[in-house]
Amino acid sequence: MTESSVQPALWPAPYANGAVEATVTVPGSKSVTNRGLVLAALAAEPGWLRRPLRSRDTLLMADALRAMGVGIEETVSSSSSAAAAVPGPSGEAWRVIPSGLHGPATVDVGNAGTVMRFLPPVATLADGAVRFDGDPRSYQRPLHSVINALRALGARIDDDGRGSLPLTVHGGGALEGGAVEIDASASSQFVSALLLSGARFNQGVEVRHVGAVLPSLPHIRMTVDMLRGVGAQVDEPETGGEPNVWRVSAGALLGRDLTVEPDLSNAQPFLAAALVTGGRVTVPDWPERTTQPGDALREIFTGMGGSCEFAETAEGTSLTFTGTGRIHGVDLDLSEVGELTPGIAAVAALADSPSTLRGVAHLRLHETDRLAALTKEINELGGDVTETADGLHIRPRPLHGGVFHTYDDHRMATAGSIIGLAVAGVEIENVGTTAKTLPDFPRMWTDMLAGAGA
Ligand SMILES: O=C(O)C1=C[C@@H](OP(=O)(O)O)[C@@H](O)[C@H](O)C1
Ligand SMILES: C=C(OP(=O)(O)O)C(=O)O
Repeated sequence: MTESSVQPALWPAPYANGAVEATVTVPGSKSVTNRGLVLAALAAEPGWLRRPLRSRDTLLMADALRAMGVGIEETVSSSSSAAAAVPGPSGEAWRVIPSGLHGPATVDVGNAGTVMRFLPPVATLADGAVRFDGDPRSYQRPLHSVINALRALGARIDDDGRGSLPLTVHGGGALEGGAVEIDASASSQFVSALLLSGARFNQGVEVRHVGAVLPSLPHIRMTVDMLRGVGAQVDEPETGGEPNVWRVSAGALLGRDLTVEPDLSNAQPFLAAALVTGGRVTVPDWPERTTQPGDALREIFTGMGGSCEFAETAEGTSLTFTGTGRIHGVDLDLSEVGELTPGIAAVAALADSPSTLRGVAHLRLHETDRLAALTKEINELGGDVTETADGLHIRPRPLHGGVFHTYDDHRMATAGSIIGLAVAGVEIENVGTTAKTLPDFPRMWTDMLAGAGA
């Protein structure tokens, strides 16, 4: 994949003079890649990850596991001769070779929720100290539930009493594990973190969520699905288990050959482009069955004025989304699909009626306070957005150009770019921040627009 090129501090978001008509190949899912890496690292035998996402968040995950002794070899196979050495579909493939986990090690989490939450449980299995540090924003993102849970399960963690990064996990080579209560209302990643490593704890793990709300349930389903895919035994609420309780039995994990699905949340800006310009965008390889929250876009964007259909091709199933250029406001509870909020808010700001987005108070703890950031940036372009206790009211107004600040948040950058399609003169501050999950975004966006008179 092409690495991100150096981008100007202010990137002029391309304005679309016509309907977008494009096929956009979307790189692999961040959430699947980082779960796949953790599970492969904890397995009892080597495994493959094919078409992984190569972005800041996933490279940080790979580097962190390498620092603890895991072998991760990056290879590229073509459909021709090299395929023999790297069997499976062509493209990039990572060979993961587990080993005993070692400290001392240092882990840079950047601002990746998956790295800062999923790896402290892994580090309890290392035979020494693992120091975690990251971007300034990572110090503010909640981690206390994971720290407290690991302590209750037998871990020694030094966090200077702050309940957040930076911290050191003093791995003892094994963790007792067992039953633990946590409040995961701030992030579903707390539950996923404990489950992903749970099979390697002596007694497995039982996680009971005791908080008022639980966001991003599809991401917990993804964790359960992927654990089962590597042979773990998991009991959970959706298949007859007790509500809010997940259990992973102790046992060895299999090394598997996993092909990573395209990142459907990263497909969002491209589908939005079809909606906003009255155009048509096709995303190849859209999975027919998936736990990714981005799959909800088919319904959400259809409700906002477009339509979509699947087509079978020789390469697999593709999704084509078609817009009419008319966009309707919506009233949606986005608690299950919070990471889609910035893109939906951007489209809603261009709609023909007001929108209410609810159930996403936890977005205040994401890469930035997304509710405050969206409100401020859309209003500075002439919009009328107000924050509620758990979301946004968006009353569309004619917008004008200006700088769209991104607060080191990849989804703010893509949200501003969506608005820029319909509003001349929008400039995105630090579009390079999209490297967190989609390093090639500026080129992909420009290519998509090439035929639409951008
Ligand atoms: O487990 C995961 O891969 C994720 C879970 C969600 O986190 P929250 O539950 O903190 O929203 C989501 O927003 C994030 O982008 C990825
Ligand atoms: C919330 C997000 O990321 P993270 O994995 O850092 O929590 C996101 O990608 O929208």
